Amino acid sequence: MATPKTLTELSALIHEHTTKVEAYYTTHNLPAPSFHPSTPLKTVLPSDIETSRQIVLEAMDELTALMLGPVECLIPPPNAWICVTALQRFGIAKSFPITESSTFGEIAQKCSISESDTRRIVRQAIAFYIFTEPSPGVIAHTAASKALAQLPAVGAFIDFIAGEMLPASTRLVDAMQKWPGSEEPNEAGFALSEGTDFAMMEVVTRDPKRAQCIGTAMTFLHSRPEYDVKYLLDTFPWDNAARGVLVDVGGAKGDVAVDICRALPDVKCVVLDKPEVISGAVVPDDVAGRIEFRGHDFFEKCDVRADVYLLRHVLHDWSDKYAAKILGNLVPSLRTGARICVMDMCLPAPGSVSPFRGRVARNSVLYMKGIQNAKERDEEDFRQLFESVDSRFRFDEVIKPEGSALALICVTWMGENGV
Ligand SMILES: C[S@@+](CC[C@H](N)C(=O)[O-])C[C@H]1O[C@@H](n2cnc3c(N)ncnc32)[C@H](O)[C@@H]1O
Repeated sequence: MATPKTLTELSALIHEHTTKVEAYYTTHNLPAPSFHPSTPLKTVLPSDIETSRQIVLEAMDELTALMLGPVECLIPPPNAWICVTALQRFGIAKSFPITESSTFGEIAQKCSISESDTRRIVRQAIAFYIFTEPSPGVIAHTAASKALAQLPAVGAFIDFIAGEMLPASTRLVDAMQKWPGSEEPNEAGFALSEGTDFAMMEVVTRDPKRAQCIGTAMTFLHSRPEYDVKYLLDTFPWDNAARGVLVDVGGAKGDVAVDICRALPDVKCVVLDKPEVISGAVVPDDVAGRIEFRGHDFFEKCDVRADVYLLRHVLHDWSDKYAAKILGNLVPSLRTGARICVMDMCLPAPGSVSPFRGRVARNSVLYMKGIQNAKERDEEDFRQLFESVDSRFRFDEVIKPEGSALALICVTWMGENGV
């Protein structure tokens, strides 16, 4: 952990970097950040200003924790998601125009909920800067309620977290007690919260509405700049592979393959995913003939020869037992020198980042464990995983591109050509 800062050191840091951020907004004639609905929903900042913004957020987080003290810090609000879940479920943000105001009674009628429940929900939301109450009983939008009203993907993401992830999380500790150390996807918090013997993915994919929600939520997640495919394109040591074949294992509808083909004009991609996932996938005209889709279960042996096997956001869905099976099933298809590129979050080494920055990663660790005993990994976990599959894998490097949510874990097959 970094050397502790005093309260005034933290506030000086906040002042210094807030000043830089504010100066950027002023000199570029941008509206200053505010809660007013006219505020742009997203402003992309240059990297030095983004760094200042992160420093402010980290320092504020530390200062808040110090000011709260040990006991208040220990007990975070368990129900902070209730208002957001309810706003989304009942369509409250969309119930009146952004430029107008409303009342609890009007919202209640529009959204078919009781007035007293509306009051409770909206007033909790106001405590999180979602809506404002300019005079008693009169509700107006803020930038956050506008975002919920106007960005459907944000709503789908909230539905997914509230509908799938949170219920599973609430039973995670019970699952740890019931099935100590289990690596089985159907022995996790989700199985208890859902009252099922099946794994989350099986349950959700059987229900078109839930499957659609998870799909939209993932599209939202992956549309954020930190998931841009450019990090793969710019940092992977392509060498001859730029003129070879890339297999995208669990490549869904081929969005990543399309980006790869557009950036590397001589590469060919084979997208492997479950038949029901690839069905209806469309190859855009400009990359026609360079992307092939094949229905494939990655728990069966792979028979596609390639120069690079990409597993992007795939292994973190699985415990070591199953991740090892996925990797082991690639071995028969590997030629000497074939490379594997795993793109997943690589957990920061303990103490290497602030608690504020580490929290996103650590929260994800427990979310993934809760849904199906899935696993986020650090560098050592990845090394051990490959070693456990076959000692002929050479662990080359872990690339962590600045600004990317995902790292590239680069491995080469040093064995004979697989059979
Ligand atoms: C989180 S998504 C990642 C999609 C894509 N690689 C990306 O980066 O956007 C995980 C993918 O694994 C696929 N998948 C899950 N189980 C599979 C299986 N048994 N065989 C093949 N693909 C599978 C899913 O259909 C899904 O497309």
